Amino acid sequence: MLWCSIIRRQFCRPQLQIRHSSCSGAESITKKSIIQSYSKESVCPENKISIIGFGAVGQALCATLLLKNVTTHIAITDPNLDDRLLHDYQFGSVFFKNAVIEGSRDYAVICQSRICVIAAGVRPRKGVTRIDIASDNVKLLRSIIPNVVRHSPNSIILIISNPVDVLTWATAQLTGLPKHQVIGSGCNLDSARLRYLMSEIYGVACSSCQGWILGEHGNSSAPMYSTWTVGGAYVSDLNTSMGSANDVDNWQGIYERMREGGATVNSFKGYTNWAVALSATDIINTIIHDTRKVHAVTVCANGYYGLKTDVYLSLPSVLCKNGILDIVQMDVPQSEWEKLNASAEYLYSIQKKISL
Ligand SMILES: NC(=O)C1=CN([C@@H]2O[C@H](COP(=O)(O)OP(=O)(O)OC[C@H]3O[C@@H](n4cnc5c(N)ncnc54)[C@H](O)[C@@H]3O)[C@@H](O)[C@H]2O)C=CC1
Ligand SMILES: CC(=O)C(=O)O
Repeated sequence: MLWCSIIRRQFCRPQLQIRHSSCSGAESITKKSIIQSYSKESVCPENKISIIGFGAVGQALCATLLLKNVTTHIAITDPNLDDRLLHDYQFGSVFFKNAVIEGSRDYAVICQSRICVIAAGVRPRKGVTRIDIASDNVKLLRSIIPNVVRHSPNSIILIISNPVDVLTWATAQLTGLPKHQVIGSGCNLDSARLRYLMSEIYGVACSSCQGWILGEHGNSSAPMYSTWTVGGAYVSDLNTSMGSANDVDNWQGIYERMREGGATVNSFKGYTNWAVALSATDIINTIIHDTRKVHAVTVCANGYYGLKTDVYLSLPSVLCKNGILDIVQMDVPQSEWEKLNASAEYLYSIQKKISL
């Protein structure tokens, strides 16, 4: 059957999740007299999202999760968390219907999360690649992950920190969690950047421009030109030299603009945060609401697209309430597969150099 070959199901099956005791705080004397108990509140937070690392990315993510109505319950932890910064968000929560924003330097605040997002760590400075900061951020991850697993053992873990593919692999190793539960934000942002650039060129909505960037969220990413469509039309059908040196439309140049998107923003403000926060919010929305949208996220690629190592990189993945459900297998041209394979070989060589 056709759908069997397109949708490769093996990552996980939906199943019931059981959650345990509450982590609510102490009650004041006046609260007891004004708010009188009528029933016991459910102790199972259904949509609690925890953000580990409240820097530029973590702060933007807190805002986008609330503004896009993905959740009403956010927990934040960061060793440098300052109450005054937290209050800025908590005071703003008045303008949401029922938002709970809690924060602490103590990891206990993240207990019973549906999803824990890792946004802690150093950023690549100007002129430095994401891979160059791997050892610093893997070291940090080694201190973070045991706390996450201790306080939120059933949670899905979404990695944003860079290099995201390598850190997703490292998290999978450090946690021992089933592989569908550990996801990297990967090329969801790269594919979004591409769609934005296409929408500029064609003057149509981003939602009518589609196309995958797969592989590394970084310099070895693979432009899958054969998947790029505008209003449903395949660009490569109309431009058979797409992506080659003879391409009069210079799609390779457009891919390079996409690839340098982060560095371009970084060269002005020293970091990127809003686009990645919206990208992560999109991924989290799919998981929380079980919409089964397909995202280019970091997964263990072994067995897909002819890749035969436990390398972590972005493939088009169906996400569900339990994490990664299926991988979309496309019949890609040899030249595109070679780029994906080169990205896999590069990332695998980096994984092998890292001792956990
Ligand atoms: N995957 C992607 O598309 C993107 C990834 N990033 C990455 O996200 C990471 C964070 O970037 P920014 O927020 O700009 O950095 P930042 O420097 O603004 O914030 C990092 C935060 O991590 C915190 N932190 C340090 N140790 C911690 C620990 N043990 N537990 C919890 N928090 C801890 C710091 O106190 C700081 O608040 C970087 O690695 C950056 O490269 C950034 C943008 C896009
Ligand atoms: C920093 C980074 O990874 C990005 O904006 O793409």
